[in-house]
Amino acid sequence: MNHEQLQQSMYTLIVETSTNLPKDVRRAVKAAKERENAGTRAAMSLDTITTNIKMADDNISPICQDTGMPTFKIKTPVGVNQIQIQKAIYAAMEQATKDGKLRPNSVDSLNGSNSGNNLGLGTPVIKFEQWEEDYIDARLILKGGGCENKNIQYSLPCELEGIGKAGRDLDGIRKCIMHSVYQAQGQGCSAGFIGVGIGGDRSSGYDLAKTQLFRGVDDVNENEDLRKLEEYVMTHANELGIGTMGFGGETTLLGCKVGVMNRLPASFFVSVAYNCWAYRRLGVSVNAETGEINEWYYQDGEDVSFDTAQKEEQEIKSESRVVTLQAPITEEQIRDLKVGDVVKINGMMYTGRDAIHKYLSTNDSPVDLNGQVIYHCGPVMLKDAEGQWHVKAAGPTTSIREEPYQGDIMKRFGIRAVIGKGGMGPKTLKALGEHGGVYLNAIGGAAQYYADCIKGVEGVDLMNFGIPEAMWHLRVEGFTAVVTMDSHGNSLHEEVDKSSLEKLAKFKEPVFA
Ligand SMILES: O=C(O)C[C@H](O)C(=O)O
Ligand code: SF4
Repeated sequence: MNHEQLQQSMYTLIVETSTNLPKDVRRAVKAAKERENAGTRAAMSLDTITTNIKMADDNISPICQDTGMPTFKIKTPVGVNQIQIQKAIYAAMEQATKDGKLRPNSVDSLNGSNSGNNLGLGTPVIKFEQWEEDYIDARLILKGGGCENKNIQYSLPCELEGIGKAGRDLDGIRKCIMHSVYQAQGQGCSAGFIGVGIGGDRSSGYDLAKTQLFRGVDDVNENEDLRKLEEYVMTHANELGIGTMGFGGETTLLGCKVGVMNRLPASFFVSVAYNCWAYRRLGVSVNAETGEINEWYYQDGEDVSFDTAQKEEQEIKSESRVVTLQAPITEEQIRDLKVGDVVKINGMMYTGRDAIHKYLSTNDSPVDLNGQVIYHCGPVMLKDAEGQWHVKAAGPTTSIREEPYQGDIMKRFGIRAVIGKGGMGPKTLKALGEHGGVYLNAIGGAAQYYADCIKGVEGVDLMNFGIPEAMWHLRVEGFTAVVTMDSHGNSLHEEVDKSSLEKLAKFKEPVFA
């Protein structure tokens, strides 16, 4: 096989997957958008999302800064050298990382060092299978860490919060799936897609769940029971009212695919793989002799091209109060903010995620954070020939991971605002009240949209933590986010969690008896 051509084909597959959302996913996002009422938070968030999808197309840049765990599923004709394909993928991964199409995402689990090129123990994941066709079928999913954290595995029978007892039957499975959507809230960047695996052991069950994510969104299950189950979940999960980013709204789930395999007599697992709206999976058929791409998968049917103009229209229709803030921010300005306000930030913000929060809990800050804004973000960055850094993608990361540290750090350093996604818990809410702080929710996955608000990179500290985890000093203009936790004890996340749990309880009665 032509090695160079094969490497080029794998590179194209990676870049397209990271930057160009497949047509079937776009259609699902478009349908969700049409269901929301203009001016609501959900509609505005979906506008940001569709604008972002279009920007990623135009810039050929990552849709979301978390380019995920690259997982390849490859079928090869008998006699094709799989080691050669693996080498081509490794080289293509390295090139795509260098070109800013992938974030360096492979981190040593013991010492935290980032390999810098997306290669390392266990990365990327490549699964080979042989088949009797004469071409190669190569599929890739880039599934981000935030939604991966919301995967869940149930061992039946069990007792589930809200929805009650789940037994070892189809109705028990139904309850687990409904619960899985509830427990994800907005933290996996809803509206999401779920792949469900029934049976297997703990690892093959999850693998089956992830394999379901390779099915097309419009695909209809051949198994009659599972088809009914998928339809049921699609209708009723959307009655939970979690909505886009957990802001409330009509659409919480964009797709549900269920697969089944045999199990051991003692085990009964239901495994759920949760994928964010930034559902980056594509596939190609490759000529086994030339290494060239023959055909793309998931790209049939109606094309959906989003435009960027509706964003401003939505903002005009919105009834939210819009407050412009220039960092550094005073306590008085923060205390004036209420849940539901839209904030536009100008000036500086500093990125800080997992490593920085742990570091700041026992060390001094490299910069004065008094009155400043911390952005939970691990960007994609590229350095030019002059040594200047450029932001290639910079959306928020899931904030709840910083819950153990956030309140103390805000108080100690005088931080007034944190921006992230998915909300934080009671400890942070209490600290916001005591100290005079605010939590701002940005739209998860909208990495191009936010990168566009960043007008300059003024510095960086703690680069030893690697690109996603370093503290980047960013100068922003018109960085827009919604107040979802304020200094008066209000949390939209707490409210939506409570109301969706009440709604979940309505699905307690048996359906598939
Ligand atoms: O790692 C990130 O940048 C984001 C992550 O995928 C998340 O959803 O929290
Ligand atoms: S930030 Fe959101 S959209 Fe991006 S990978 Fe994480 S869960 Fe997905």
